[in-house]
Amino acid sequence: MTAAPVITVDGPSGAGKGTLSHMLAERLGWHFLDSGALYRVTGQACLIEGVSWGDEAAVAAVARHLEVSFSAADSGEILVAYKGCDISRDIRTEEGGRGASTVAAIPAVREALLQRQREFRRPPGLVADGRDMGTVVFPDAPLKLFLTASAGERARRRYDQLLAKGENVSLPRLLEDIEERDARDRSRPVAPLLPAEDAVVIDSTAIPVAEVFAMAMREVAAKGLI
Ligand SMILES: Nc1ncnc2c1ncn2[C@@H]1O[C@H](COP(=O)(O)OP(=O)(O)O)[C@@H](O)[C@H]1O
Ligand SMILES: Nc1ccn([C@@H]2O[C@H](COP(=O)(O)OP(=O)(O)O)[C@@H](O)[C@H]2O)c(=O)n1
Repeated sequence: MTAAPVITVDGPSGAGKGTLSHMLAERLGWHFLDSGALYRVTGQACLIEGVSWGDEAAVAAVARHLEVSFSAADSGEILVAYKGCDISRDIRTEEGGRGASTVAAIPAVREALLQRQREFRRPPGLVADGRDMGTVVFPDAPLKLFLTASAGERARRRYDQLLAKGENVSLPRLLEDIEERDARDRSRPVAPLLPAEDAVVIDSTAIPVAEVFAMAMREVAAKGLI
């Protein structure tokens, strides 16, 4: 039996991966993997269990035994629970992003989460959002997209998003956070943030969401996936 097709969507924070991945999954009727959520939950689980993000062996043990579940709220929002407790809001903060990127640099954590991510691959297909979807987790994916945008534009997008949620944020601080996280994600020795050799790179800095989606759908059609 041939494996279900996968479209990978990788790139840095705020490039629009989640937005594009949801739109593709909805249009195609495929499953969706938010791999960043698994790293965010691991970081948050460490806080809950009293494990320091710097204690590599203990963080890897948390990742190996991660009791996480995803469900859809009536609003369509994806709810994330750890050991049955809703942690959806906690993992989406900038602190949650910093924790995710710190634990994601530990090779044993990536190894612990690898199989769990591959289990999301089910018919009729999967759209996978992350950093290493095309390079490590699904290297045989028939379509790999790498979405990027300037750091300034990504910080502005994040600023608007957090402001709309009623959070108190500073644009210069967000830009600093994004640049720090990019540097950590790009420089780590295991699964660094890099486009796969066969990825289609889309720079969305000055391209509205609808146009990015149209560009992606043209690639989907060119690969015969619809
Ligand atoms: N092409 C785009 N132009 C302008 N804003 C965008 C674009 N793509 C996404 N956004 C907005 O930017 C914010 C971050 O997008 P998101 O999909 O969460 O990024 P990522 O998953 O890469 O971190 C969201 O508020 C989203 O609506
Ligand atoms: N496949 C993945 C997904 C996320 N991550 C890490 O998890 C962090 C949070 O990922 P995310 O996709 O939720 O973050 P945003 O792009 O939404 O800001 C990233 O900064 C990466 O360090 C990873 O290493 N590999």
